[in-house]
Amino acid sequence: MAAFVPRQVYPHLESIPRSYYLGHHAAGLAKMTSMVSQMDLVIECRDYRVPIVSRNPMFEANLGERPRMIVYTKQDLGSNVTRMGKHTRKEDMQREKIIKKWDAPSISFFTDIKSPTTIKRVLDFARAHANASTSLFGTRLMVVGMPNVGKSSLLNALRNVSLGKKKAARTGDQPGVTRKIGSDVKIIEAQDGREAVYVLDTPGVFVPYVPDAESMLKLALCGSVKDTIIPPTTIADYLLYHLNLVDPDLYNMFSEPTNDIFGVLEGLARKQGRLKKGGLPDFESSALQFIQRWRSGQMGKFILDDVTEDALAERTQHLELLGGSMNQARKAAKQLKKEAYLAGG
Ligand SMILES: Nc1nc2c(ncn2[C@@H]2O[C@H](COP(=O)(O)OP(=O)(O)OP(=O)(O)O)[C@@H](O)[C@H]2O)c(=O)[nH]1
Repeated sequence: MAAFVPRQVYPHLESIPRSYYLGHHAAGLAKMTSMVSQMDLVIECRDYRVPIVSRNPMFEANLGERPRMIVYTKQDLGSNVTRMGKHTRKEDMQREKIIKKWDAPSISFFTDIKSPTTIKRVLDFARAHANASTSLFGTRLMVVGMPNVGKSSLLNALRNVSLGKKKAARTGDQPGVTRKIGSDVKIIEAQDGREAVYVLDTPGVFVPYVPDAESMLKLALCGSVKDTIIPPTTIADYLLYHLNLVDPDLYNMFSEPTNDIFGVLEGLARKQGRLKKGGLPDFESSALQFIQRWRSGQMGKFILDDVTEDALAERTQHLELLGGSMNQARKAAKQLKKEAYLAGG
């Protein structure tokens, strides 16, 4: 039998929508912009699995006047698992070193809400920042980021690790759970003459313009876009492309190594009884299940963006060649803000 050869490049799909900038994103960003001068620090969350494409330049453009820290969330879902199933923390650390360099002079952290150690690092930085502040009314932090990146979960984890308190913000595995800017949530108690520290949760804001179909697929696979926007079988196929590059054994419970997503989904459907009338596989529900397995870390943990020293600069250059993504983003944001206003949103 011929050896299996995975696809080395994902085919460009013109049909993939490249926009998911909704009215409440524009309205939320406008409100954040109007409030930012009252904030001492902005915590910008990005997804560890897509450290490049989960950057939203709109935050820098609109909130850049305040000091900020970058938090790469869901580190536990992006850590390497090699073919032998061994976790290679060394590789993670190399990657994180590069990301920190990209973000300098802003400071970056990598978190997993189930790891108090990673949360404590963010808390320590927030505390040090607060201690250096002269505010008489406490320090205020605003947590921002793309939809479903884990902002509310981070807020809850900060509060829990610091104060031992239960959830204050609603979380969920679909984007758009937080629709409005919340109220101040205390994460550090006032102590020894120091004022308390509060965090403000905000709705996720998607990039107004996604420059290429593959970036959109990455964001959809990580859950930043509602699962109804791109056909689940297409997202599943994109996942299969990555699984094959990392290790085709990751889906061996459903199929032999293959580039045919429908073969894999049929295997899953038959194994889990996801069948329609006449015993035909339910491809859509099987695709959602396939994607969910990866999102929950049960089918390999790896990142989707290439992290190399030059990757970010190359991306920025690419975007400039496409016509200045920032200008396009600003224009799109302005237009949508206007539409949101006219619609009363
Ligand atoms: N494995 C893992 N899952 C996480 C982590 N942080 C958040 N999540 C999950 O990611 C999903 C989204 O989390 P939320 O906190 O609701 O995300 P959000 O950014 O507030 O979402 P929006 O409402 O769209 O703004 C939830 O299912 C969380 O449980 C993490 O560190 N590790």
